[in-house]
Amino acid sequence: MYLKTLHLRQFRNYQDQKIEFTAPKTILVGNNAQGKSNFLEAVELLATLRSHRLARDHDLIRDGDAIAQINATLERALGISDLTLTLHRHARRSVAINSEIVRRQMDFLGVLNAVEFSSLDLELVRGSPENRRNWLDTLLIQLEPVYAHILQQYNQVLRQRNAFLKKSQESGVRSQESQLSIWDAQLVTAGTRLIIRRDRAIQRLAPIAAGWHASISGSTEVLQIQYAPNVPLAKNHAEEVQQAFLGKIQQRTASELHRSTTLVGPHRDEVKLSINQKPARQYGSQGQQRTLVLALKLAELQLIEEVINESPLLLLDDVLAELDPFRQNQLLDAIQERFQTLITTTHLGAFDSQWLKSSQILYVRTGKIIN
Ligand SMILES: Nc1ncnc2c1ncn2[C@@H]1O[C@H](COP(=O)(O)OP(=O)(O)OP(=O)(O)O)[C@@H](O)[C@H]1O
Repeated sequence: MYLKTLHLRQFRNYQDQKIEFTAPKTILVGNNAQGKSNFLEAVELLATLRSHRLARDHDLIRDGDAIAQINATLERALGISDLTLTLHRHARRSVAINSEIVRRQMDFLGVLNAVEFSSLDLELVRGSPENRRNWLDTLLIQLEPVYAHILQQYNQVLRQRNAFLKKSQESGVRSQESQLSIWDAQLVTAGTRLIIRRDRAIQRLAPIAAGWHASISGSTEVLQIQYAPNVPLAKNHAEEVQQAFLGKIQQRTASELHRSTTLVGPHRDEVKLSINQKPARQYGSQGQQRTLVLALKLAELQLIEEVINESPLLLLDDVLAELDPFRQNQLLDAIQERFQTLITTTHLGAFDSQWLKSSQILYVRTGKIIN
């Protein structure tokens, strides 16, 4: 797929900026805090309707404005699409394809696919399980857009169930426990769909990531990735997982009422990353952790490509400087002309002359882009 144009209106620090992409590689150069990451964030939002930086809509709208809009034209094997995301300070966001409003998020997702790699991704190794769940959810949204719908359903039931637990605890009315079973059934149904999809995605991603990891680390280290749900997942059968989920949630009801929160379910699952059988977080040096994240990102690109049968975009937010020359070359070699790539950097020194010659270079200064 090829992103042809991007038009930002009142998005972050951009007032009105239109860019036409004239090469498969675009390098955005500028000092700190000029708007380079904001530019990539706009593309990421069109691909996933999520922000890496976990920004809320009102953070994304330019200070003092009420509405922001991101618009792109995208060329895919099946034709050209025009995508628009409109953010409102005081209303819900809306999305449109070819100027027609799309009601369901999942019908918008999957048109533009992109993998973002920024220094925040180091949190995939060092950070909490929530970082890894968010990463996996973002990948799944692109692999199968219906996942976004299931996740939304699950989060909604979870919020309602937690509110109910809190209310029961405050009022001390334990007889309401039977009402809880209504939430349990809904939580288990949506939760099982998430668990099975997450497990399936990790099973496909793990060997690809291990292959990249072996090649970057010179085969001395073995990367293992495993989805570790808090409900037993002996076999990947929905009914068995549902039974196990329901059994465990019923066992924990007393503690849940006591703590006013849901203790069982995919919102508490983990993705285990290990190198040579040891947890990457404790074992990995900074260099090893970077290798791991690079392997994960390359695996994401490859898996999306396999599933959708087209090359997703790659968004590299100031990460080249964080990699040593060997890892930089591994990444740049893997990209070649295969993936349209948008790269941000504070200086062009990290790129060899061949790369610079074949790239479109854009200079970013206080929310304006100069060719
Ligand atoms: N809603 C907003 N309205 C106006 N300006 C904003 C908004 N959100 C962020 N900014 C501005 O955007 C700038 C940050 O841009 P960005 O994160 O893209 O930096 P960058 O060019 O990637 O820099 P770095 O190299 O430091 O990462 C800051 O000046 C910030 O004040």
